[in-house]
Amino acid sequence: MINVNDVAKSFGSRTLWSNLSFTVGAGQMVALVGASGSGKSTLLNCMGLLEPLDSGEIVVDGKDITTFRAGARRRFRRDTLGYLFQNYALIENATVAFNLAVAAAGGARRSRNREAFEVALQSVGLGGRGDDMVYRLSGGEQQRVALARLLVKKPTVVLADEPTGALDSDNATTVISALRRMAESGCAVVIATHSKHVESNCDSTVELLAGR
Ligand SMILES: Nc1ncnc2c1ncn2[C@@H]1O[C@H](COP(=O)(O)OP(=O)(O)OP(=O)(O)O)[C@@H](O)[C@H]1O
Repeated sequence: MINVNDVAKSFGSRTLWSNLSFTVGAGQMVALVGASGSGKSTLLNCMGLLEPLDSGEIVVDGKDITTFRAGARRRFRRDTLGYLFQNYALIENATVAFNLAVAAAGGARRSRNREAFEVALQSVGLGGRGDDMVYRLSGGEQQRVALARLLVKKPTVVLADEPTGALDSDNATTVISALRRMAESGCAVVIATHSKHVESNCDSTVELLAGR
């Protein structure tokens, strides 16, 4: 479903990666690993069309998304892409349910009701917390709200940047299980991580070696 073909990216004279190719099939979870600064977040940003490549292509469902113009980019982000950022990207001064409703409005419109939200919240261990204000939640709880938002949106490509970073091991397991369920439902999931535990739960690993 995702074919990353011969991509390269530099910042100034510093090459992060080049001649990099890999595939993520629908239903697969791939770990993106490498030393701090090797360019994992940058690669996810390129795959999410937040950052341009220097060369190469990223083919999703047969289309090179890096050639998309503004309208097609918007539709790709809205309909296909689920992004789990390191900073959660939640609306802090709003309820948990409102944050899920925003995701539903952008993607899976039919699952906008509170029942669907409650199912998603329960599956990340936050059942009954829909009316809580996001700014009152702990970092780990916010991280799981961001995951519940993905479950509501039902994207087909999921890019996750250190999704277990702020979590204890029980909650990390909850997150990995939820991502696995998304894969089982047909998603292609890419997870940038320093965690050996997360890596061992993925189907394959792509290692970034600085300057390769
Ligand atoms: N817009 C930018 N301009 C210049 N340099 C940048 C830019 N974005 C990232 N970098 C640099 O590119 C390198 C790779 O950063 P990136 O965040 O992708 O690494 P990473 O592998 O995700 O690191 P970590 O594991 O620490 O999160 C870093 O040295 C960073 O400073």
